[in-house]
Amino acid sequence: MTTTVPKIFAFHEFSGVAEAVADHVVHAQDSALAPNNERKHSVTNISLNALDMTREASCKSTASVAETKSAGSSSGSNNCKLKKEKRFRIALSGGSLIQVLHEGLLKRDDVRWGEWDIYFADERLVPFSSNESNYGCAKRKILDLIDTAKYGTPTVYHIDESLIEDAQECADNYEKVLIRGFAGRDSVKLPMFDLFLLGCAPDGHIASLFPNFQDNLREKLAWVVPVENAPSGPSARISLTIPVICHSHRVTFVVEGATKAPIIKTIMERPEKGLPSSIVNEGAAGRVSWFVDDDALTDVLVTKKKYKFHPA
Ligand SMILES: O=C1O[C@H](COP(=O)(O)O)[C@@H](O)[C@H](O)[C@H]1O
Repeated sequence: MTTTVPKIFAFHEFSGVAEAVADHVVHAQDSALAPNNERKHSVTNISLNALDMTREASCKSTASVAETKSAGSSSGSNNCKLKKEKRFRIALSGGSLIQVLHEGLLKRDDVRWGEWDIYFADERLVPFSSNESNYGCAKRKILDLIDTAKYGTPTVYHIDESLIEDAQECADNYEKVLIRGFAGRDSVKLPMFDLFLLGCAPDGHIASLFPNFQDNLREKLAWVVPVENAPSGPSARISLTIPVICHSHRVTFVVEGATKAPIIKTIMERPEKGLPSSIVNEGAAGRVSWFVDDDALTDVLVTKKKYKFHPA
């Protein structure tokens, strides 16, 4: 592994992180929705049927796609059509990121929520009512609080809650949700999110990709993998994979707090250790940014950048 250095924006306080992340998200939204942006959201060189067949060889089940939506969100049923309208496609992580977005995004008046397709980077396989559910937290802390009459209603793609007892089936099912959302008519290689937002836990896991879970970290084919026996938090999970993360137009890490400083030091100074974030720093080189508070950068030797807000 080479030593690819991502952009690291440093902030004195949490509020600074929240405001800058919100600005970064809105900038990504505006770029994706700009009339002259001809960005393609999928690469057309593998037949979708072939992809499906490959998947089904390793699937326990081919249960129907869980394209359910959050309460109050608009229907995802138009996803089988080739979308002509521009959409902002974002993958959200859970954990502390949700509070960052709550504080940063909800007070802005330039978020075009109605043009957003929201997917989840990972999910913990617990009921949505649990505080451990990434979708559940995002719903309660962000989605339910949007003034939809004014800003429109995002389309939200979460796991099928009825499948949380079977990580493999849940992962397969969510992968089908992604395939339908991103496939251009009949072919697709990898989804391309406009923005993929990640946190990083003190143990180094991102989404639900844990250090030392080598099979998951080396996964090349699947878009979504099941995770069992996770060493922290809920043990059963699903996660989008490294190739999906790295194929995104922008990949952004948001990390705060002194408890994260030791792992950030390893990620930035010892990329050869192959932590999940270091793999992404390398695999999405040039498209990766980190928004980090000073506490999380304690004793970390990196060049810090000052974030420049985009003009309104
Ligand atoms: O378990 C998880 O943890 C990571 C990191 O969370 P944080 O609270 O330390 O920021 C999170 O990004 C992921 O979505 C979640 O499932």
